Amino acid sequence: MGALHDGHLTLMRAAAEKADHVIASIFVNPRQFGEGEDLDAYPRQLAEDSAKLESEGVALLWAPDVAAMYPAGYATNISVSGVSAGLCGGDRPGHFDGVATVVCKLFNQVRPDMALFGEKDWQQLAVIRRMARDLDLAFPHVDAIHGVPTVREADGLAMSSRNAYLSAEHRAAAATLPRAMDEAIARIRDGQHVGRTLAAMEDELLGAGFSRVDYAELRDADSIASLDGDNGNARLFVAARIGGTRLIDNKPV
Ligand SMILES: Nc1ncnc2c1ncn2[C@@H]1O[C@H](COP(=O)(O)OP(=O)(O)OP(=O)(O)O)[C@@H](O)[C@H]1O
Ligand SMILES: CC(C)(CO)[C@@H](O)C(=O)[O-]
Ligand code: BAL
Repeated sequence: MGALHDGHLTLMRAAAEKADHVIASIFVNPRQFGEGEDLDAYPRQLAEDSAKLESEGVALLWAPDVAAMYPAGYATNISVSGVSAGLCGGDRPGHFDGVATVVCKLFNQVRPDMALFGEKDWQQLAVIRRMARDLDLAFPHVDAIHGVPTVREADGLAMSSRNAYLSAEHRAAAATLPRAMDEAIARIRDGQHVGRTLAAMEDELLGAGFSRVDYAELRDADSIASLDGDNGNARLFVAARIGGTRLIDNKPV
């Protein structure tokens, strides 16, 4: 969606290692924003982004406008159930329909042999893979959809375009999120009670200046199904708000 940072540029570099030609898309997709979310405030800086992509050797930038993507009469929606349930799908009704729909359109417009997405948006990646599998997409085939590990700031905070919304004070406090997740994961691996450990993590976040924890859950990394303990494939998913900004992160247990 643009406002490119090093996490995005890492996707470009990972793509360049796999592909002959790298194409980037930038499109702030209205259909994945809910009412009252930050569609209007979302940073748009196409000229700067374009220069960054050029210096990374990206061959083509595909940046359609909203009217081209959704012309008058547009009426189709792609809805992926199962992996979309709960977490960001629970907090942001319709969000993953918007994501699946626009990604299917972007895939059909560009017809890439492969595609790369960040693991910061782990549930999104699961939704996109499910859609590609269920719709028998050929460009790209589901096996050519790759996840790229989350790129973090020096203090552990996952890079995100939304970090730019944070004041200096909230930016410093935001690093509590990955740190508290690491601590909770260590305790869970140590055999401590999952519910109590996650409740303590939530308290730590609220104490550090977060205003709300939208969710803090263990889920199966592939199916995104709920878990109450470590099944060997568990991942911790958290969304929490600080200074009005909603941050998400996820880590393996
Ligand atoms: N820190 C990161 N590390 C790896 N990939 C990332 C990171 N941040 C974003 N991405 C990936 O970049 C792609 C574009 O994401 P998007 O434009 O939504 O950026 P974003 O920085 O995640 O924005 P926001 O957090 O505000 O939604 C997605 O595949 C996303 O997972
Ligand atoms: C997958 C995506 C491009 C759909 O708009 C967006 O959600 C993103 O950039 O993560
Ligand atoms: N990075 C996922 C896009 C969104 O938050 O809408």
